[in-house]
This record gives sequence, structure tokens and C-alpha cells, in this order.
Amino acid sequence: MAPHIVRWGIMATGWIAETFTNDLLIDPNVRDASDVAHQVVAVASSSSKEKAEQFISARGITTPCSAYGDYETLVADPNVDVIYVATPHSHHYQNVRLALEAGKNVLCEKAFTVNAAQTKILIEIARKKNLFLMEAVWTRYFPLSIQIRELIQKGEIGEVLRVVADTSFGDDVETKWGTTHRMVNPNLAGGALLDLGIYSLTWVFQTLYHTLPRDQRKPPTVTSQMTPYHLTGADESTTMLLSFPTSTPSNGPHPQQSHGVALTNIRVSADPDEKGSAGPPIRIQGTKGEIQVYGQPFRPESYRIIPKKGAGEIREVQCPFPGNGKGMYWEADEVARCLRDGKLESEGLPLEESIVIMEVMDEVRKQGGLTYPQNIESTEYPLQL
Ligand SMILES: NC(=O)C1=CN([C@@H]2O[C@H](COP(=O)(O)OP(=O)(O)OC[C@H]3O[C@@H](n4cnc5c(N)ncnc54)[C@H](OP(=O)(O)O)[C@@H]3O)[C@@H](O)[C@H]2O)C=CC1
Ligand SMILES: O=C1OC[C@@H](O)[C@H](O)[C@H]1O
Repeated sequence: MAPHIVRWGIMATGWIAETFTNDLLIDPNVRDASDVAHQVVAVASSSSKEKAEQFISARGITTPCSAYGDYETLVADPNVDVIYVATPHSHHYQNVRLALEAGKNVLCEKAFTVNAAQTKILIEIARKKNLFLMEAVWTRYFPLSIQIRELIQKGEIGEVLRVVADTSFGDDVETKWGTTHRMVNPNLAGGALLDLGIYSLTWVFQTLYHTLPRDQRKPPTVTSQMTPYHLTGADESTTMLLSFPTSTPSNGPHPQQSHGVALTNIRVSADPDEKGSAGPPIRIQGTKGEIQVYGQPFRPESYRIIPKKGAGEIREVQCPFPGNGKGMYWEADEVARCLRDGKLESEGLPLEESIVIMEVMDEVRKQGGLTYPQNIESTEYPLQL
């Protein structure tokens, strides 16, 4: 059968837009995804049309592809099926809303928005207009993540009661990020939590929340600490303890809880020698054993299933990236399948779950005293940022 072709419009020409587009251009057959195909039909840069043209030629795109010098023209392009929003966090609400108001389906980079109130409005608009909307948490669509969720659901490690996830870079923050880079710039909603902490939360949520039947998923309570970066006030370190009510009390009449420890830091590393000597950055601990995940939490490469002593052998599973891709093609394939099947949201990351995660991050920022400038926390639209 002919593959379902999706025509992408790329909004912004920065680092992740390049990486995502490179993955879109890899032949889906190399990853056994012959049911879908991707075409990049338009690229827009808010800086200039020339920047969009350079982006297209640097990727070697030879099929028809329009270059635009503003986002408004992109969202009006009738050839585009779905817009990939690759701007800084601060701009997601305005940019996604622009696309939805123009009647376009949207895949928006993480973190979805600056706060939960913005996310909820975008979802409301998408639903009202019958449009597809998804937060681009690419890691969720890795075969590795899907396999691990299935293992948990099959009871492979028993009842999962604790998950520890650490997404931390050991950067010389002042030298590497300065004060204006989006990583640390409050005007762009920078900071460890929204940029990297969301991956630690992803691991906690996809193992302790998403693996439950929908009607049993309950938001966690949260306790956290945050350290501001002295030059900008954005968080350079955030430590979160999440407590989820479990569906089935495991021993006795007392209500049980599962705990998620989500760590993020841009000054100390989860993997200081970059050889994995510090051990797995993700540990999923159950009553019958543990799953350890290796590699960066946003781009894990392998996992080990470690049964409880005497209950079997350790198994190690390597998860390669076909065609030398970054791994972003799997989320793109998910978008294509949802559009083909008329789905308005993805089962891998339902919109309701994005809201709960945004609410957790709101609460963590509240506990840590981190607010962003009023204009980027605003739900007003349109707003010139
Ligand atoms: N999934 C993943 O692995 C990753 C995701 N990300 C996410 O992608 C998004 C973008 O990150 P990244 O590509 O690294 O960022 P970059 O700074 O490299 O690119 C952002 C682009 O957004 C556009 N833009 C529009 N308005 C502004 C503004 N006021 N300031 C800066 N840029 C602006 C620019 O493109 P133009 O001038 O063409 O309009 C710019 O090139 C973030 O949400 C981030 O969290 C980032 C890295 C990895
Ligand atoms: O989403 C991300 O994943 C990879 C990191 O390098 C980047 O800072 C972050 O935005």
C-alpha cells in the first residue's frame, strides 16, 4: 500500500529545527516505517526569507519547498498539513496559536508552553477547530520507551514503586550559556526545569502514570527545591519529589504511593566522565526487579532488566538509531499516523497528560519562586513578544 504522505511546514530555523528536519528527510524504510512518508514543503524564519532559503539548501532539499520570511505566511500556506514549532519556550503559546487559528495541525517542541494556563487554551482551540495537536516529547516515541512501558504493563518488574531520573549537564554555566542564551534567559523562559527537567518528568510520568489505565491516572503531589542561576534568576538546578497514589495497594490495607524523583541541573552532570561510570541516569524500581536506562534521558540508547535475586538473568537491550538519525523521526511518524487515522491527539502523550505535567512544573516554579516576565506568562493573544 502507498505510504501516507505528510507535508510539513517548519517554523523557525534554529538548532532543533535543523535536527528534526534532517530526520524527516531520512527514508522511513530504514526504520521499517513504510506506511508513512514525510515531505518538507515550507520553511519560515522570523529573521529573513534568506535564512529560510539557506536552511532549505543546507538540508539538500530538492523537492518543491517554499521559503518564508515570517511565520504568518507559513501558516497560510495551503500545501502544509502540519506545522512543526521550533521556537523558544517563551514563544510557543503565540506561535502555536497562530498556526491553530489559521487551521493548521501542530507539533510543538517541549516544553509545550510557559505555563499550564497557556497549554489549556491551545488545547481548547485545537479541539474546537478539530485540529491535531501534540507536544514534541520525542523520547516517548522511541521503541525503547514503548518497550519499557509494555514491560511495566506486563508486570515484568512487579509493581513499580520508585523511579529516579536525572537529566543533568555539567556545564561551566557562565562560559557556556552566558546570560542571553535561551537555556538561561528568563525572557525566553529558560532554565533547567523547562528545558531538561521535563525529560526527568517524562520518565517519571511514562512509567508511574501513563502505564496505568486512563481512569486510574491521578496527578501527583509535588515537593521541590530550586537554585537560581546567579546571573539571570532562571533555575540552574531543580530537584522534585513526586508522589502518585497507586492503583492497587501492594501489601495490606494502607494506601500505597509510588515515588518519582526527578532531577535536573546544568552545573553538575548525571554522567561526569561521559562513559556512564556514574551508573544509569534512570532507574525504574519494582517489587520484582528493576529496569535501568542508559544514555541521555532524552536520547537513551539501551536498557537492562534486572530481576530480583534468584528470579532470572539480567537482560540487556540495545536500541539503535536506524539510518544514523537522531531519533526524532519516530515522533514524526506518530504525527503522520495520527493524521492518517483522523486522530486529534497522540496516545503516546495525551493532551491531558501534557496539562498535568505543565501543572507540576507550575507548582515547582511556585515553590521555587521562579516567575517569568509577565508578557511571556500571559495568555493574551496576539501579543508582540
Ligand atoms: N527535542 C529536543 O531534543 C530539543 C528540543 N529543543 C526545544 O526546541 C526549541 C528551540 O530550541 P533550539 O532550536 O535549541 O533554539 P535556537 O535558539 O537554536 O532556535 C530557536 C529559533 O527560534 C526562532 N525564534 C523566534 N523568535 C525568537 C526569539 N525571540 N529569540 C530566539 N529565537 C527566536 C529563531 O528562528 P528564526 O529566526 O528562523 O525565526 C531561532 O533560530 C525549544 O523549545 C527547546 O526546548 C531544543 C533542543 C533539543
Ligand atoms: O530538549 C533538549 O534535549 C537536548 C538538549 O541538548 C537540549 O538542551 C534540550 O533542549
